[in-house]
Amino acid sequence: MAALSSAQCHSYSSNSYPPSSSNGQRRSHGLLSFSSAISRRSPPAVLCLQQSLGNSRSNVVLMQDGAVATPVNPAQKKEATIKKLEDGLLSSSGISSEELKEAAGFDVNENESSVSITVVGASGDLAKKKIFPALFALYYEGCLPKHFTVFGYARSKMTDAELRDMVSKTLTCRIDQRENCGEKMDQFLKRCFYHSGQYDSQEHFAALDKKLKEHEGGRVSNRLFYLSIPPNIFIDAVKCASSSASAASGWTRVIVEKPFGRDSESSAALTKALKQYLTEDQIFRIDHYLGKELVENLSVLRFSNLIFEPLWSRQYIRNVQLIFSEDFGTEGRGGYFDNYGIIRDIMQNHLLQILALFAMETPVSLDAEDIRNEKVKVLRSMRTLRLEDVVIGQYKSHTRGGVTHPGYTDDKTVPKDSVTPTFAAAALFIDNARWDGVPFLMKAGKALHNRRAEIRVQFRHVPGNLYNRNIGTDLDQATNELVIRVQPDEAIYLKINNKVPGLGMRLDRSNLNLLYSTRYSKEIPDAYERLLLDAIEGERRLFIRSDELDAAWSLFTPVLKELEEKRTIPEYYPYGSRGPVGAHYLAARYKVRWGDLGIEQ
Ligand SMILES: NC(=O)C1=CN([C@@H]2O[C@H](COP(=O)(O)OP(=O)(O)OC[C@H]3O[C@@H](n4cnc5c(N)ncnc54)[C@H](OP(=O)(O)O)[C@@H]3O)[C@@H](O)[C@H]2O)C=CC1
Ligand SMILES: O=C1O[C@H](COP(=O)(O)O)[C@@H](O)[C@H](O)[C@H]1O
Repeated sequence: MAALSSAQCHSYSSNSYPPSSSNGQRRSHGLLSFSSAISRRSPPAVLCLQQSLGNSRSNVVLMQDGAVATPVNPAQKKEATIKKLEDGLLSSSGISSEELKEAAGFDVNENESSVSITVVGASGDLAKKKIFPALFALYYEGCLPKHFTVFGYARSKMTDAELRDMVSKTLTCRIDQRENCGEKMDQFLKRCFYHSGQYDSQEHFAALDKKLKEHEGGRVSNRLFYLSIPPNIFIDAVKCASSSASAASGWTRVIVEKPFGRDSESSAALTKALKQYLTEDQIFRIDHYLGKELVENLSVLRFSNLIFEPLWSRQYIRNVQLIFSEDFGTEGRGGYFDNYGIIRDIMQNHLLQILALFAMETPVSLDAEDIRNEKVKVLRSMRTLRLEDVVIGQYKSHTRGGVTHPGYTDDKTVPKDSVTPTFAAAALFIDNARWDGVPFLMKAGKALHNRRAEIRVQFRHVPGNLYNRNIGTDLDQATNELVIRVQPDEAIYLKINNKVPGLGMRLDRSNLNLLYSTRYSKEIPDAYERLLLDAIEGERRLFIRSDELDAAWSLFTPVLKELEEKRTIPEYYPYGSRGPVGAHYLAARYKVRWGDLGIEQ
């Protein structure tokens, strides 16, 4: 939802560290925090500051050709603005220059603070695959603060050199082909260290604390812990990290990975346990789908284009579809997956978060709490999911072109008689004035025919359409559909009816197409980069608040329990297929046809 394009970052924190690059390009956060900090101050100051900043909540500039750009050097621009304000206004407002700079994201003690990032579970899959590469990409882009250190923490015995070796071998990321990548990587690796310890040992975390202090060198220390460990050891690790390795002077934040429990009760218990050691503000519950470019763009699309928002309701929208598919199975993660299943793994979090962003009312501002308040409201307006509105499936072995793909239960870590769903489709409803009666259909599955995540918005028929005769009998096929393809090949396209050029009157379906790879030359950052940076900056918009989590679980918990109590047998579908036909019957019950059936560009 940050209004800024994914510009080069060269960011600095809203309250912790200085611009890390002299060119000073940065994300909009500083100014978002700036304006929110300012808006808590006296009205005249707000007015003057907002005017001098172009009355904008971000440093976005809309160019004449429609492109969005940041000012050439926002840091210098901001310095100049502050200078003007100092000259003209501060003496009368009572705001000190230091306060103003701090609110604007400048670190008043710029050489005094440091950020230590500890990846707890550094030997694991997620750390190697996502966290270290994202940290390196942030470093490469100049987004990490001047004084930063990365620590890996896990039980495995490793030296610093071994950690660096492990990290460098797995540092495959979007930066690989860029200029000076090797040099930057060497510099980055010099800032990476390792500490071996148990997750439940105060003593081992105290030893980590000692090492962190050495690296912090007496500066104000800010500490970020990323819990990349199985959920059963979250609390032990949080307890030890918070009591033995919290920052003495700066902030301490903890990123918690999903799963956040497996139902309402266990999630509430996890929240309660976390809050014994941390305040809600310190907890950053990550849902990496919120860090995806097109998910972040959803609000921009909706709230900054006049043509969409007026259509965003039951009056014009017939149904909304949230579709996730992967063309591979649970390979390697069967043990985890069997305890959760696809509804918990994808629907209750990733797809529901997208739904909430899609359907929420306009927030008061782009501040994290305003956005999260709206998301909670929409989640709480939703009808609890009923068993009859759910279809579940499980993939079975399939041989194609001489290659045999294993079934879900062929995985050695999965019980042979497992009925855990690897596919689910569900119909959800929001009982509020905007969305009354509009089906929100979700579909998520593993081992399907393709890998894709998309949002499809099917609009109503044109009443009394003059061209009905030219359209044919299938009116559904002729209605407008807006597709937001989250991945791969990020795109936004709108299906319209169009006259086929020629002397006759024949209509076809064509796309108004915004394909990111042709429109933007910049590569899209990985979701983990955005989210890590946000956590470092203390920006919470893209993290899940505990009341959001409660509301999300209460929608799914009853049906999950029922499925498990009844041991409902899933519909089996071949590996690599389009999934169970039951999904089509479910959609048909609500007069919906899945939009992803045809061959699409
Ligand atoms: N991998 C992924 O793609 C995704 C993972 N997640 C979540 O992120 C977190 C980390 O995932 P991932 O890296 O796959 O997890 P791993 O299973 O790889 O575990 C991470 C590390 O935790 C330690 N560990 C593993 N099992 C235990 C155990 N039973 N007791 C104590 N320590 C253990 C191991 O380190 P050591 O033995 O060295 O201590 C391991 O390297 C999990 O919460 C997962 O649900 C979320 C989304 C995607
Ligand atoms: O959270 C999860 O997400 C991944 C899919 O993430 P993506 O960014 O690659 O689309 C999924 O494979 C995994 O099962 C789930 O736990």
